[in-house]
Amino acid sequence: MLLQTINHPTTVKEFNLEQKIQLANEIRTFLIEEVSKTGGHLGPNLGVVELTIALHSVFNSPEDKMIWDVGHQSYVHKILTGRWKQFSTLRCYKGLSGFPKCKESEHDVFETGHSSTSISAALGMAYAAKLNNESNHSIAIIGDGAMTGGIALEALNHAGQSDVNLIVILNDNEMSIAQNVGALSNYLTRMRTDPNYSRVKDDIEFILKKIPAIGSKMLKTAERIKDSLKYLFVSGMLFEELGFTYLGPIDGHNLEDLESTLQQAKRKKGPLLVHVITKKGKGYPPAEKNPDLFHGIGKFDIETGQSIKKQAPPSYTKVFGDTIVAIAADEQKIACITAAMPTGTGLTDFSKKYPERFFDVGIAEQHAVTLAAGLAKGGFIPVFAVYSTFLQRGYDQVLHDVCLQNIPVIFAVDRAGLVGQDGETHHGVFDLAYLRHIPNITIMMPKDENELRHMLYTAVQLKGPVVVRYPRLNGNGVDMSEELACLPIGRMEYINRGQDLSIIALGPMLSIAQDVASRLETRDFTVNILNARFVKPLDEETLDALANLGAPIIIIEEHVLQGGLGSAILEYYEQAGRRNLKIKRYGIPDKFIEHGDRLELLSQIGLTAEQITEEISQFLPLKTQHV
Ligand SMILES: Cc1ncc(C[n+]2csc(CCOP(=O)(O)OP(=O)(O)O)c2C)c(N)n1
Ligand SMILES: CC(=O)[C@@H](O)[C@H](O)COP(=O)(O)O
Ligand SMILES: [Mg+2]
Repeated sequence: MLLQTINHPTTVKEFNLEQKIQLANEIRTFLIEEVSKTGGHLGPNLGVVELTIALHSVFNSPEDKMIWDVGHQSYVHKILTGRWKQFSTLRCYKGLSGFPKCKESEHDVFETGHSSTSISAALGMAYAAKLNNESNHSIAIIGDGAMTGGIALEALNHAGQSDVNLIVILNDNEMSIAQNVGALSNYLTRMRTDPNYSRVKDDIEFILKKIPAIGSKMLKTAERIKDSLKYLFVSGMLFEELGFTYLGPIDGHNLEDLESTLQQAKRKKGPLLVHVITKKGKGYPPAEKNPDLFHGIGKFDIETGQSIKKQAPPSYTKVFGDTIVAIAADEQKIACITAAMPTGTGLTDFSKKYPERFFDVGIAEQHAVTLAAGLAKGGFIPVFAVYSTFLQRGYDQVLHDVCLQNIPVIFAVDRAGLVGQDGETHHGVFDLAYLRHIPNITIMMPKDENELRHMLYTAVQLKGPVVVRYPRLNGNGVDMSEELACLPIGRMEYINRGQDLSIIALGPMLSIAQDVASRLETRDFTVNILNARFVKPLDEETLDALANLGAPIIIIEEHVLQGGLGSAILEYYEQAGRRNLKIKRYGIPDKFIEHGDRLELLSQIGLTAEQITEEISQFLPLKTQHV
């Protein structure tokens, strides 16, 4: 196997074309086999096998800087930079990350995970190289989906006026996670398939073939005419007008074309864009047929392409999707928005039932928030469904365009908490800290999937900025048949009454709180257990009652400690002049949490019932002999 001889990117430079074609086949087989066992972003990586081989054939990593936008398609890059042996640990705790990680390899020169950052980073590196009088290249590999992200367009605008050695490889597979959307995507499609371009090209070739015995010189001239005609009719005029040299579109699975074009790009000065046409999932029919599903997939059966999933209660995402469809049946003003993630956020059904009230804005979270504000101003009740981590992109819009004007926008914040295998860039553990200090906002998190239904219904009635946040988890399998009802705003819920300790738990941490309480009850302690439910406004009446009880109070949340629910409660007690309270907060410490199984990660940061019980036992007065 050629693949197993690769411990450094220079190895691939020594292969001839036939060997590179063999290597591409080996890599595809390897990816399918490995990702079927670990899960991961198979489709995107199958689409960039030849592109990555060509890049490492023409350029010299790490001197030439390769920045992989989003980074979910960097598995082939990792294979070619000597990490193929680690693929059995892909996305496992302490194993290979599914995204570029500088600590993993010198060839991972910039960490990504959130979309559309590669051109900005590459441009910065290109300017640094110029100022350092270095001649290396900075190369951003960005997908057609990521190119719809505002920061990418900001970077194109800035780069276009520069004279630095920046190469942008536009990996165009017509897909974001779902089908790509927007005017830019339509423009790219025209460039791929423009009848003018292909007609003019055919006409020229037809004429040339008519003229007998054309010398190679004439043919080269004719080729140049054909290429210059392309710029007249089709071209990448958009990119050319922005100051880029545009090369393409070229077949992203043809190694010869790729290498010759990249050699041409390497020789040129100034900002340059190579438009590469690829197929997402290339070489594995189930992934080619279903690129959305195989964008990011769990373990699957290679023969059938079927996911290997255990039977489980519906996910919070599914319950959100079903509930918003049910509410929208009666409430005609509900409109739903996604930033290129209809499937991931559970909005597929809504988009089919109410297409006129559904908006996929591309990877454009900032725009999505202010679009929602505009829709609300027009009398609609917009619901922006977005992962916690990606809403970070729209912070100013939430504050400035929604809350300041107190506009009724609902934020369905999915993946709130540790997400597991995607790691640091995707854990949704910061949103309380960046949202709860904004005036006019309401923030709630359900204890289970049934309470999520009621929270969504409550949010629609609230007529203000509301965040309903929920985890990347399956529900608890609770009954969901009861009528939708409004929850009392700002009120916690007593799950259990006790005297010796009070535990306030947020979302899925309630099950941990109940486990802690049952462990302590074996030691004759009785425990108040509260489902926090609201992070803002706080339930001040209940907090006062807990303080008056005089028992220790612990708060458990799957969110950074700094700025989370526990912080809010401490702030309240300080403002209320409550002194000498015994309070202990449990949550995410002040560090980035790496990738791995969620339960493993919780254990690593002391967020298990056993660890919490042990620690708070020291807090509690001695009661019985065997404590
Ligand atoms: C800011 C942000 N929003 C959303 C996502 C989720 N996401 C990951 S990959 C992707 C689609 C990327 O499409 P494209 O750039 O075309 O790459 P492809 O998967 O087609 O290779 C999206 C929306 C993200 N990573 N970052
Ligand atoms: C690469 C990326 O950002 C998305 O594909 C993300 O990995 C999806 O996460 P979920 O698997 O939680 O939908
Ligand atoms: Mg794409």
